[in-house]
Amino acid sequence: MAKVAAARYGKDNIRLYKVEKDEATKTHTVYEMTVRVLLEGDIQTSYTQADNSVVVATDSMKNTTYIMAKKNPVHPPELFASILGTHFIEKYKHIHTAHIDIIQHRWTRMTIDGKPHPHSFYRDGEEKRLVQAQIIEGKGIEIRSGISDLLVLKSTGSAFHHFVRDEFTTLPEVWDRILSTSVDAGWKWSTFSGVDAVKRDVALFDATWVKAREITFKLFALEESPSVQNTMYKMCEQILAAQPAVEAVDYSLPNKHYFEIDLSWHGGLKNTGKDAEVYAPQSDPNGLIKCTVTR
Ligand SMILES: O=c1[nH]c(=O)c2[nH]c(=O)[nH]c2[nH]1
Repeated sequence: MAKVAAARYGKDNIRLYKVEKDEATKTHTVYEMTVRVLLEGDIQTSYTQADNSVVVATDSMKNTTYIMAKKNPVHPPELFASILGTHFIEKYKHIHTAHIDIIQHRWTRMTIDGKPHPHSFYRDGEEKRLVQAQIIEGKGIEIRSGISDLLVLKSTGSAFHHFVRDEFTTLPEVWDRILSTSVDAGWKWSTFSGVDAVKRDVALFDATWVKAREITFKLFALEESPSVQNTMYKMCEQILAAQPAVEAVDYSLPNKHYFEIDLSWHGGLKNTGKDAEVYAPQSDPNGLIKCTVTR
C-alpha cells in the first residue's frame, strides 16, 4: 500500500524586477530577484486521485508573486518573502506551509563624475543575497538569510600544516599558500511569530547582511589563517556575537586550489616555495568545508 509521505509544489525561477521612483529627487532604486514558491498542505489527493480541486495552479503562484510585488515593498527580501508566503497560507485554507526562496541579484549604482547616478546601475559580481523562508500555519515564519557566490582570494596569509600524515598523504605542509573560496554563508533567525514581527525587526535584515559581509571580508583578509575550518568558525562566532536575533550561522566554503608549477626544467628557473609567482589554478577537484555554529 503506497502513500504520499511528503509533497510540495510550486513555481520556480520567477524572475522579477521592481523600480522604486523617488519623485522628489528623481532617483530610482532597482531590485531584481529570482523567486521560488513551493506550497504544502492537504494536497495528497492531487497526486493519488488526480484531484485538481486542491491545486492552486503554479501559474497563479507566479501571478500572485507579481501582484504582491506591486502592492508591497520587495526590499528587504526577508519582508517580501514573509508577506508572499503569509498570503498563500491565509488565502487557501488547505495550504499550511509556504516555502519562499529569493535570490537577489546585484544592481549597484554607477558613480559618474564622482556622483551617484540616479538611474544607472551595473553588475559588480555574481554574488547574491539569499532568503529562504518557511511560513508555517500555527508556528510562524522561519528565515535563513545568506550570501552566495562571493568569490574571494588572498595571495598570502594562509597556512595548512600538522594535518594527519600517513601512507595516503602526499600533500606537503605549507606555511604560506594562496587561499581562495566562493563564500556561501547563511544566518538563521529566531522564529518570527508572523509578518508583524518581521516588520518590527525589518531594519535588522539589511544591517546584518552588511555586517556578515564585513565580518567575512575582514577575517578573510586580516587573519593569518591556519585552515579553512578555523577561519570559517571565527566568522560564524563573530556573526552570532553581532546579532542576538540570529540562532545559527552556517558556511560552506570550497577550497579552490592553486598549484605551484616547477619550472626548474627550463634552465633552472625558480618558481616554487618563496620563488613561486606563476601558479596553475585548479577547477577540480576542490576541497569543500562546511559548518553550522549555534549558541
Ligand atoms: O584549510 C584546509 N583544510 C583542509 O581540510 C584541507 N585539506 C587539504 O588538502 N587542504 C586543506 N586546507
